[in-house]
Amino acid sequence: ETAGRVSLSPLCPLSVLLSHRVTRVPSELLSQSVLLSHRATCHPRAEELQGQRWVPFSREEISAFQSQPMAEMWQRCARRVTEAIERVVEFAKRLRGFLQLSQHDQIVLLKAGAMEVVLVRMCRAFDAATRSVLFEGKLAGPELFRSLGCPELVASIFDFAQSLSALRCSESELAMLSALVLLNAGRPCLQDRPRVARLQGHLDVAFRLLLRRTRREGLLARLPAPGRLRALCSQHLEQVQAFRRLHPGGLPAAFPPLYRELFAPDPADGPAGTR
Ligand SMILES: O=S(=O)(c1ccc(F)cc1)C1(c2ccc(OCc3ccccc3)cc2)CCCC1
Repeated sequence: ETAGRVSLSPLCPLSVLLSHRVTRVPSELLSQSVLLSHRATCHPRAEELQGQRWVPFSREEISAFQSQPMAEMWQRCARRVTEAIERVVEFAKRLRGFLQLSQHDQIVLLKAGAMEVVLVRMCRAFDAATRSVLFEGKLAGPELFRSLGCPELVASIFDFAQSLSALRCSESELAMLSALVLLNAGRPCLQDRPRVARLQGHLDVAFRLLLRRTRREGLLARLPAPGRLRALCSQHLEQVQAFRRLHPGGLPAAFPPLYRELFAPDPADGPAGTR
């Protein structure tokens, strides 16, 4: 037993139990609170994912998706990613210290990291055996998204999900990974970089201790490089621009306002993150 922690064996008399504060080290408390925030803001929840049988779409259902108009499929994906991003915003707000940052820095971190966390979280609903993802209730392969007209982006999204799910991360590992993606002091335009760096540092220590406790130190070297997430998000932005060129008059009103704000900001709105 490490010093300062009383053994919780049933043989331990109450007097001893009462005389010691069962203290968890701060970093263990931090990773536990991040896990709770993650669990509270992920959909589907871990229990739902374990429980349900993942059913693939039938050939007919797949061809129905493939014959959807491009704009319709884009709006569906934009709606789903926006719902996922709203849950990531809720996750961020529950991270210790995030709400104490200036609103400017909160927006900078979310604009840069929310989509990246969605892509990290996506591996929870990804089935590596069939290379398919839970989409609107059933398992969808990349071919289902053909009408989006951006096969490279779809391929990159699936490749990323495949490589992350191969690491078989626990919910705790995904929670800490997501927190570190968001609280990244390297993001451009931060006002109080040292403050973000302190929060990032606490999470980094907590993550390393979690990996040591669970004998998963090897995970760090196998994680996808941060550049892969960044490249994926830039690819998505390029495809949004391409979609807008095909559909003059800006993104149709049917796209969620948050999606438009994040990925197709109207230049008239002023520089990003300061509205
Ligand atoms: O299930 S998904 O709709 C999905 C879409 C495309 C794909 F190839 C695989 C999955 C979802 C997702 C939605 C939009 C994404 O990028 C932005 C994007 C990409 C392409 C078109 C529009 C928007 C990425 C992921 C997974 C997590 C949340 C929803």
